[in-house]
Amino acid sequence: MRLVVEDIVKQFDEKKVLQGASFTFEKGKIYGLLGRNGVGKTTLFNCLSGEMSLDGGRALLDENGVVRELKHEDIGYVYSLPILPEFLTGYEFIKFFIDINKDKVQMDRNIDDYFDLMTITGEDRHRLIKGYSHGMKNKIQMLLFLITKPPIILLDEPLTSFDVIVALEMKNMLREMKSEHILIFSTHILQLASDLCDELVVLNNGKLSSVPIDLLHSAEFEQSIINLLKDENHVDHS
Ligand SMILES: Nc1ncnc2c1ncn2[C@@H]1O[C@H](COP(=O)(O)OP(=O)(O)OP(=O)(O)O)[C@@H](O)[C@H]1O
Repeated sequence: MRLVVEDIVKQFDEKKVLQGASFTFEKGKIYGLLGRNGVGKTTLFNCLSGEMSLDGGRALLDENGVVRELKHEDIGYVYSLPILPEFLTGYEFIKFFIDINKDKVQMDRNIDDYFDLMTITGEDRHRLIKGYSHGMKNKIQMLLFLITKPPIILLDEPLTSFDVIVALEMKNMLREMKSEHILIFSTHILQLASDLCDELVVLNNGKLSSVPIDLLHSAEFEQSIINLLKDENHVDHS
């Protein structure tokens, strides 16, 4: 399976954000998306997930040579600030989510098993989401995609809110999930990117480019990335 991003263009009034972004992402890999503040990482995710319309280009899903337009349901999108129904408990929400998706999901675990997997304690799963920490809300969002298993999972600065233990658990989970999915996450944490990613993709001047794989594990990694992202024309629009 491959996600083929072809010449995506997106602008807001006069502000050109994506200017012909192209890249091919493959199943079985974790991709780190790097780019300076305001360069358009979230915009790219919004375009791929169908939340924003494109001004040009397209995104295609290639499954064993059968190519089609990417659909909203192909994407699991983990937001940096998850929006969840705060008036439900985590357990009620997951139960509700399974109920409304029951035609689409193959339940290979029961609800408590999913919570166990996410290391959300018995007590916490029956508390209102309203009282959950940012990290716990992210975990609930991840849980949704463990259930529906969309082929592509986009994570917008996900692991930043987790403490070291939870971040490690999540990293292990992403590593386990990657054989069945295309995982793309945006981050500013270079250590995380070099730890977790199989490939790094840089968004700069509205275009995507690959970071040579040998840089990823080199001693000069950090400096090389900084050099790549250094751009005299960079304007932080955010
Ligand atoms: N709905 C919108 N309307 C107008 N401008 C927008 C909209 N969404 C994003 N932008 C602008 O597009 C540019 C890219 O924003 P985006 O949030 O995609 O950047 P980012 O790379 O995710 O930034 P950060 O790393 O700071 O999260 C910014 O200049 C932003 O102000």
